[in-house]
Amino acid sequence: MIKTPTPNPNLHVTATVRGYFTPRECERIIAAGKSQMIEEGTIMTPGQGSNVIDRSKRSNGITWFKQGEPTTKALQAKIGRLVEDVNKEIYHFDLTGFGEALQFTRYESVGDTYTWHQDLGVGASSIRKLSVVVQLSDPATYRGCDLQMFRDGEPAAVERNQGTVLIFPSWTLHRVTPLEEGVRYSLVAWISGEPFR
Ligand SMILES: O=C(O)CCC(=O)C(=O)O
Ligand SMILES: [Fe+2]
Repeated sequence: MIKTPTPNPNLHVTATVRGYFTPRECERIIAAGKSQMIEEGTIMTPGQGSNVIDRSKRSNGITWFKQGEPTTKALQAKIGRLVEDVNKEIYHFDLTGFGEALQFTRYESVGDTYTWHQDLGVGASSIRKLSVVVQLSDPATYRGCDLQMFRDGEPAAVERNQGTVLIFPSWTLHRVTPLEEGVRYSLVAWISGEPFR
């Protein structure tokens, strides 16, 4: 039997939802993140899958809103509703939900950055299907630190407004350019599913 697959024209799309979180909600999330111990972000070494600190590739601070905690549950409920709608309309991925904790991210020293990478990888990151970034900071409070997607061979910057949510397939190459001034915070979530096949 021959079955013809249905093409999906949206697999390169970064969905942008402006003002999904209010400035007040963003400031609350920032306060919650700042009240926790913030550690150095790590990267996976190719082939090994172990986490190492390499400040030339990733220089930022992170803390986790752990699975099962009230703050996490509330954020996951709100983000989950949005992702469900966006997935239905745009990606049509088979998703199982939030497979991991939420990452609170801080870029606070000049030069803090996260160079080109994919969120989809080996091991635990092989079940990531959609990546979600919430712009927590008022763009007037920092310079640089632009979240960019690799599109048609070029970096394409995304919306910086406070409370904007960006959703993209976790295979998408993206980066955060070096911080020039101020502090930028982001919230990152990954929506999991059975690995792509
Ligand atoms: O801070 C951001 O906007 C994105 C961070 C990121 O790409 C990641 O943690 O994987
Ligand atoms: Fe990322």
